[in-house]
Amino acid sequence: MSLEKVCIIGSGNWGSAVAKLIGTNTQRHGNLFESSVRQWVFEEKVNGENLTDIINREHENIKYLQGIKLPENIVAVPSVVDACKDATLVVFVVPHQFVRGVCEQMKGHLAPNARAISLIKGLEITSSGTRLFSEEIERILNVPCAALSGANIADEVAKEKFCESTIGCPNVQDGELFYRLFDTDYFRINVIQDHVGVQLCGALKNVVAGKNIMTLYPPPQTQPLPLSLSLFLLVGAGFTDGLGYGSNTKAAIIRRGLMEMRKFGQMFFGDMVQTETFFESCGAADLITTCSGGRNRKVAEAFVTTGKPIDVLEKELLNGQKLQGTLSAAEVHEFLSARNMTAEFPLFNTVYRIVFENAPVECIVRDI
Ligand SMILES: NC(=O)C1=CN([C@@H]2O[C@H](COP(=O)(O)OP(=O)(O)OC[C@H]3O[C@@H](n4cnc5c(N)ncnc54)[C@H](O)[C@@H]3O)[C@@H](O)[C@H]2O)C=CC1
Ligand SMILES: O=C(CO)COP(=O)(O)O
Repeated sequence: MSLEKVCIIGSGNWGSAVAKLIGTNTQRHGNLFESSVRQWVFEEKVNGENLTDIINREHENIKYLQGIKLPENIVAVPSVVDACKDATLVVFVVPHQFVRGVCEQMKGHLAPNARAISLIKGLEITSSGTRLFSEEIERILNVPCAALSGANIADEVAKEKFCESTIGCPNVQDGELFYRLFDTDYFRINVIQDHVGVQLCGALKNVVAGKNIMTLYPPPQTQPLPLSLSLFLLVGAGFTDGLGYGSNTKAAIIRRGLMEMRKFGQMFFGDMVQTETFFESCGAADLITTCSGGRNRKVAEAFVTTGKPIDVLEKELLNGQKLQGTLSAAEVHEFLSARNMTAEFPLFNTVYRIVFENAPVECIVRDI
């Protein structure tokens, strides 16, 4: 049996934490995987030097995951084509707004039997409906694509603090292989077959995209409007933190948010999503951790306490990391209002009004 050749597409905060897991496991399971793992790094200068050169010399991504050593079998590669050439297992972990452009460059370069897994938290909403990133990857690259999502704040995973995660993979054999690629004693994987539910959960707690994001990263004209739903809940939790409310209030936001997530799944995905999936790490657990410690929550809290715009705070607080949310509140609102459904999602709607219509932040508890 030939060994699987793994490549990682992405090298941000989560991409780097995941590189540590994968680098360790490809060495641990030498009967399954080639040890050397290529990681595509979006090249940039850090202290006047190429980030890829720093990673390959220091074995540390000093910009996106400072202080964590990466296994030496992780090789940073600045060209996405070189990184993915002949790969048989491809791990996608880029901010959602870059997926399409990156996939287009990878076309024709993977091994014929390649399989992919998406760690991206986001969702596209097109004029004709919703699309998962696994579907987008399958559509462009013609490879089957599973999904991994969970209560996984990258810095904590990188420091080896115990957590769980969920892999959704319809093919049982591939699910077993991905389990071997990610599972460790501090990062415990549960594999289920509902890859739709796994991605929907990750997307719905982390809202992104739409017109503003499209202005920053315009897609080719023929491509659908990317519009992922997720950050609302985190923004809501960040607002209540900014107001100085307590744990009870946040729990109420989380509960209401979970209800709206389930409702969205039922309305737009129907039987494709299993209710049990919301009780996996990718569901309620991810909602809880991100509403406690995520970047979106942090920026939303600062939005209340400083009064500064979200995009300014993203630059000031995140050092190049991307919020998978904020700006799309308007487009999510647009999507729901086009269907006369905003009243059915009161939490989503209230967050929109606070961010874009200057409604008082207190509405987050008064109007839901
Ligand atoms: N950070 C976290 O704790 C977690 C993140 N995720 C998800 O993982 C995905 C990736 O996020 P992170 O690794 O955290 O990224 P990040 O937000 O930390 O970093 C941004 C990344 O985008 C790259 N980039 C900047 N401009 C680019 C361009 N024009 N084209 C391509 N890449 C560009 C940067 O080089 C950097 O690698 C997201 O969907 C996120 O929701 C999932 C679980 C945990
Ligand atoms: O998805 C995450 C944890 O599971 C990270 O969320 P943030 O992007 O808000 O940091």
